[in-house]
Amino acid sequence: MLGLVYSSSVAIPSDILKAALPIGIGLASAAYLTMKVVNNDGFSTDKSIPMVQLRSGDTTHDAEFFEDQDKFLAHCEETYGPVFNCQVLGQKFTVVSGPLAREIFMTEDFSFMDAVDEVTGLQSFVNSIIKSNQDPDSKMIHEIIRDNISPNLPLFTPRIVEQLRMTVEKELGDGEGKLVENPLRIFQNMIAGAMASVFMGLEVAKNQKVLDTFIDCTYDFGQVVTENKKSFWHTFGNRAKYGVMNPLRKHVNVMVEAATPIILERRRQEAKAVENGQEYKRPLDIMQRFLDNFEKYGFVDIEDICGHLLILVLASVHTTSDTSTNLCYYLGAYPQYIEPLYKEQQEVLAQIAKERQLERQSKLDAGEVTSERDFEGTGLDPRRDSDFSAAAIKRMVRMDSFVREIFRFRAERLTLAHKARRNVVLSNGVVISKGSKAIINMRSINQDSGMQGEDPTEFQPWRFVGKPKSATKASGDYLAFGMGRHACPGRFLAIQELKTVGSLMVSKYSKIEIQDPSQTKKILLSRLGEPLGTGLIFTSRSSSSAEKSA
Ligand code: HEM
Repeated sequence: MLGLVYSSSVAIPSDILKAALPIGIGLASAAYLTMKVVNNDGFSTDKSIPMVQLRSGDTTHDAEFFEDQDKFLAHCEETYGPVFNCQVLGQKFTVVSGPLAREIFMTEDFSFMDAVDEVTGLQSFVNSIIKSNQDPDSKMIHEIIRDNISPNLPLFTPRIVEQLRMTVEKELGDGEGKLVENPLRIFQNMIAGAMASVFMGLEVAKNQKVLDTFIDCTYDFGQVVTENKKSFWHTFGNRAKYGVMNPLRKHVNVMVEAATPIILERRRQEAKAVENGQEYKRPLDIMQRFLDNFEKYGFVDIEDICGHLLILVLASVHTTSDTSTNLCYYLGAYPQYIEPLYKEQQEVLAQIAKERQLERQSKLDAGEVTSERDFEGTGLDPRRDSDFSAAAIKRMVRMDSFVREIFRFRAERLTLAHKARRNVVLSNGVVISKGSKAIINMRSINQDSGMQGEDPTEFQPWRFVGKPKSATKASGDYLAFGMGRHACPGRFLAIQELKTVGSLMVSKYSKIEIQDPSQTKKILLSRLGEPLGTGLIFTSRSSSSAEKSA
């Protein structure tokens, strides 16, 4: 969720920061992002933890770190071992590496949200848009996603696919060598539409004002949490000010305005159905689940419902649209993988069509139906044989591995700081003291050949094919979504969307190129939300086959 961005020792212009910024609530790189927040309690006080020596002339480790992050971290691990203190990203952290990292996620005494709140005052934002479930340790949002979104993914998939496909057709379309200078905006629209259809229903997903609010709220949030007011006063100011005048409120208002007539109409139809002794066909979206479980979730009113929906938006839209955009840049950087991914897709769809035909035939043979036409409008409708169904997307194992490899390859090297609520003794005997922040050394995990297999510094998209390592499987060797009790509950939806975006791209485009190839390396390692500075050029299959036949 929380997007991120980093701070460097070099000043970053505020407009770039604004564009670059984070977004959500879960994933907290915004914590580091709120650069220059001085935190005197960042290091664990355990005297056995070594402090990384400063380079001559430097006052923090930022300059050395940003010069070559992998080199810096590899050197630190070699010199100081898996746990060491350093001052990076504008803060003081105790860095935890390798297999020890999982202990940070598996111990309840570490809190990711506390680390984010410390530098952003995040909790006051959250509490000013929701009226219920304000306890920072409430698991309600997590449970809402777990109970309502993930189990219904197969049902949500057709509308997600439709929303994504519609935006691709409208915004990217067909053509040869079509330059898109800012693909992120298109992917944001695409993902906002898909999320809106899941969270608030198909009708709301057509409302551009709501889609804009889905996209813009993340920027408003990012802007506030990155105001460069150093220190304790920044957080204090945020808490005092935005607890009352939260710029996110206007987004809640847009959602309330869009939701109210729909809710009233739904209530009217439900009452009518009851009156006629019929069963009310409940719309399939999270807003309806909220209405149906109003008391269970302890909601107060429609504003409160929309506030909770906005939290889902903050957690989901930016992270997923950023990764979708990046996925296309990876296809541009590694064009040799487009055809194998397309081939896999064709094979999966052909196989599913074959199985469905067999199923139809057996029903015909058993006399359950009398003709092929009886399947129309049913789950076995032949016109749906080639759909990107949830089952089809699940079988696309190369696409799954491609997506997971992007998360591995691109991961920020230091990320997901957690604050210790008590003294915690790690299994190597080191104590992470109460109030200090442990940050995860992703390099030590993602570039470890024991965990990742051969050549871990290379991008190998089929790295996970045939292994029990799907892109949703949170574990000690794959921390893109955290792990343990707080592991991202939205990852099933996010991966489903990412795989769908990838599938749509390779089925529609035979070639995707990075406008300025000299930027490729920088883009592949870009942080969430960082402006990419160069566009993408799309060549559709229809135009390249027209070219061949001409
Ligand atoms: C590419 C997309 C995404 C990424 C990379 C991502 C990443 C993360 C990470 C790293 C965490 C912190 C886990 C921890 O504390 O151990 C998290 C938490 C969370 N994410 Fe996501 N996320 C994504 C998409 C989503 C989506 C689509 C939703 C909602 C539908 C969502 C909802 C949440 C929530 C509610 C939490 C807090 C969980 C808790 O504290 O119990 N995320 N996410």
